[in-house]
Amino acid sequence: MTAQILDGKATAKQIKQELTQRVAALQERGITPGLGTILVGDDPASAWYVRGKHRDCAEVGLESIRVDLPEQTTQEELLAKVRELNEDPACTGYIVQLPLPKHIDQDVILEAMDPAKDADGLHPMNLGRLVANVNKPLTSPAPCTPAGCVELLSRHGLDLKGKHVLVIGRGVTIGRPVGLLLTRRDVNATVTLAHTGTTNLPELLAQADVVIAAAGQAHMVKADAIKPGAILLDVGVSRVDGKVTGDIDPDAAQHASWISPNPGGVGPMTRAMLLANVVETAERQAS
Ligand SMILES: NC(=O)C1=CN([C@@H]2O[C@H](COP(=O)(O)OP(=O)(O)OC[C@H]3O[C@@H](n4cnc5c(N)ncnc54)[C@H](OP(=O)(O)O)[C@@H]3O)[C@@H](O)[C@H]2O)C=CC1
Ligand SMILES: Nc1nc(=O)c2c([nH]1)NC[C@@H]1CN(c3ccc(C(=O)N[C@@H](CCC(=O)O)C(=O)O)cc3)C=[N+]21
Ligand SMILES: [Mg+2]
Repeated sequence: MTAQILDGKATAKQIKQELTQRVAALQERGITPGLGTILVGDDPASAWYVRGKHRDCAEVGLESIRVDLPEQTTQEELLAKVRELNEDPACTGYIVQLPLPKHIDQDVILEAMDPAKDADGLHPMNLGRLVANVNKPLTSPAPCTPAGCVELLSRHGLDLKGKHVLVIGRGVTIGRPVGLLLTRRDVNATVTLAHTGTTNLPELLAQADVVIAAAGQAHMVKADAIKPGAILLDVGVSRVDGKVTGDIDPDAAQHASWISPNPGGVGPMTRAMLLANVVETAERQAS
């Protein structure tokens, strides 16, 4: 068996074309949505992601607002920028690039954001809505990487109803929220969430119909560990000899039915979902 490819790059391109039309329609009504980014420090990978987000904005016709702050920025100074973007009418939504420097409390910053402008879907209010509103359509931004995973599967015609999904990792950007999306009634998957306290990962891997690997441990999921025919989503990113390396050993493609490459899988989908959140927020405000 050789897995078919969950092509995130091509799917994201398609989504961006759809968003370009929706932005043009908003512009005809005199509305230009804007995405803001706040980056603290000069981590090269974070700077690269933020540049990518601004390129994406230009591509679909969104305005973008960029705030870059030095590594030594205090929590108070960062809070002041957060409040500025909360008040800025040109800013429809924004993100604070994570991780933040260690002297800043990420939770305090996320909670200070206006939940209506939370383009990442990581504000506790929006995560809470994801918990509470299981049966009705979401009218608040969903976390981008989890939404990207769900959209990547559905646009390849894959239905997760009744499937057993194993999520590896409990980080706030992906591991914890992805299960909330997958267990909504419109997806109806059964989810297991594994982390470093999990003692039977081999047993869980051998049973899972779908694996979402979001631990950031290079090639930790091996070919012989998975259930034959499983669907594999490779979210984790590590750098090995300067190269982007996922959590799934590429040899696993020999035993899987579908696999998302990394790069070229969930990463481009995450970026597309961020744009979609901003466009949806602008559409909601306009209606
Ligand atoms: N492609 C994309 O678009 C995106 C990729 N990422 C990548 O996804 C990964 C996860 O991101 P994020 O959630 O923010 O990261 P975190 O560091 O917050 O979370 C990583 C999680 O993985 C768990 N973990 C680590 N090693 C193991 C292991 N051997 N077995 C089981 N669990 C393990 C950790 O467990 P514990 O809590 O016990 O320490 C932790 O919960 C990162 O590599 C990040 O770069 C993130 C967002 C977007
Ligand atoms: N507030 C916040 N929101 C995030 O969404 C967020 C964040 N902080 N911090 C870091 C993680 C990581 N992340 C990625 C985004 C795009 C790619 C991406 O597009 N990758 C390409 C290229 C990879 C490369 O070549 O470097 C790919 O997978 O094909 C990857 C990872 C978003 N994150
Ligand atoms: Mg990727």
